[in-house]
Amino acid sequence: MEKLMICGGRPLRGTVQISGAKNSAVALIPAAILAETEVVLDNLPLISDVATYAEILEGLGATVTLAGSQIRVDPSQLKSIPMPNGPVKKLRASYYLMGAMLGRFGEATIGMPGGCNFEPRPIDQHIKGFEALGATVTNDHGSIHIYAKELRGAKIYLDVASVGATINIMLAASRAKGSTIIENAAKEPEIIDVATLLNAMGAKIKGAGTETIRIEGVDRMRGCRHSIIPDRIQAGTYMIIAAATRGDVLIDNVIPKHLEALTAKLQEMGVQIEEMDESIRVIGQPEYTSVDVKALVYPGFATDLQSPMTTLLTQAKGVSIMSDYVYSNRFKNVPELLRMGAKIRVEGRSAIIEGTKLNAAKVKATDLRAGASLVIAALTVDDGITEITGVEYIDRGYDNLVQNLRDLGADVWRETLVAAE
Ligand SMILES: CC(=O)N[C@H]1[C@@H](OP(=O)(O)OP(=O)(O)OC[C@H]2O[C@@H](n3ccc(=O)[nH]c3=O)[C@H](O)[C@@H]2O)O[C@H](CO)[C@@H](O)[C@@H]1O
Ligand SMILES: C=C(OP(=O)(O)O)C(=O)O
Repeated sequence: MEKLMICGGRPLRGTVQISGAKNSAVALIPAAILAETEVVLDNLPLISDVATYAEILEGLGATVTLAGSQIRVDPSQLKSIPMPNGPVKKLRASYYLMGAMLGRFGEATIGMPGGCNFEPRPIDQHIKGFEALGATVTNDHGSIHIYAKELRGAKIYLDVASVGATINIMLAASRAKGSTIIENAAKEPEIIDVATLLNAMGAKIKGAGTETIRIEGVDRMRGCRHSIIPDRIQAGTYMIIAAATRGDVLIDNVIPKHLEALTAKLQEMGVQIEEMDESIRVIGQPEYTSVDVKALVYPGFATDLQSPMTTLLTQAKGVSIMSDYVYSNRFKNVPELLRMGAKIRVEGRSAIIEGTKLNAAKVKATDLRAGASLVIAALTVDDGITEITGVEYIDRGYDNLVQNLRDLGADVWRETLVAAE
């Protein structure tokens, strides 16, 4: 286990290349299960969630080849094996094995997903979708068994516009008999990316990116090659880093449209932003105005940028309010920010943040974006070294973080954790 050491206070300058999106990659890799031949994915993020998925698929009998930012998945020898424990517990997105295995074999046995459990994260809408498609779902002490003699298309209205449920239903319904309609579907860009891959594999999906998705089931799906969309959350994190350190950073390989809600909020605070076709330049300023932010489903402000943005708001003059309408209690970063001198009060779904200077401290990342929030905080501190443990959470989602920050001029390094820490 390691910890991150950050000696902050430097304005970060230069260019950072953004990798492919974690939340696409962890859906596209299991989607390959539905093909009869090899699926090749380019622009792969080098993160631990991807490595864990490769391990899971190899355990099921697929041939997986990782080379640089490419993954090749040959699922032709894949078998239907129960997966109640092991690596599936390491990541949230292992829930996609339910839809993908159900589509391919008509059955799946898998443990409850792991990953960042900053609050209870139910999967009732995934299960409702599978049942509507004709599957029987049983839960035996946390091991979910899903079985369908035959999957049949259905009309499914999601109670909440869940990213995971929308994709899981798309995966299973691609191989169902007849047509499926998902109403109140999630509209995040990663859903379009998954539909694009599935269609290239032979599926018939229309409407991804809108609240109504139509899927005509097909009998067979084939391999293909696909490039993963850029990671809008990583990109947004670097935009916030540039602003928080009063730096000047060109964030390259992004789709600026995916970051509109963040861009607009940063501009409202007084950050200078220039948008190009595939890059965004963020120029920090000496002072920022406080703002109120509401994290919502796409195209609203992304909840995955809520914790990083909360840190930036500690650097604004006056009082800001950050509210999260996707998760009711995603504020595990706040007690750690308080250790660094932040003035934040959590009330229900909101954090009330008073601008102040932060100090170095020993803090702990309790989930992926809480970790990012602490990295940003540490980069603003100009008097001492901040130590961040829980780095394994940050490694789930940030490709090449330490080197990227160093290339931008930050003083950051990793140290091995001694047992007592
Ligand atoms: C691997 C992946 O893509 N993870 C993302 C995905 O997570 P994930 O797919 O888990 O998030 P969802 O969109 O499903 O969850 C949104 C909200 O709906 C609730 N809900 C969800 C499903 C369900 O069956 N029942 C239910 O009540 C959740 O508790 C949450 O409050 O979208 C989230 C919201 O943008 C992001 O924070 C995660 O980074
Ligand atoms: C919550 C996140 O991821 P996951 O759903 O994979 O835990 C995230 O990426 O911020």
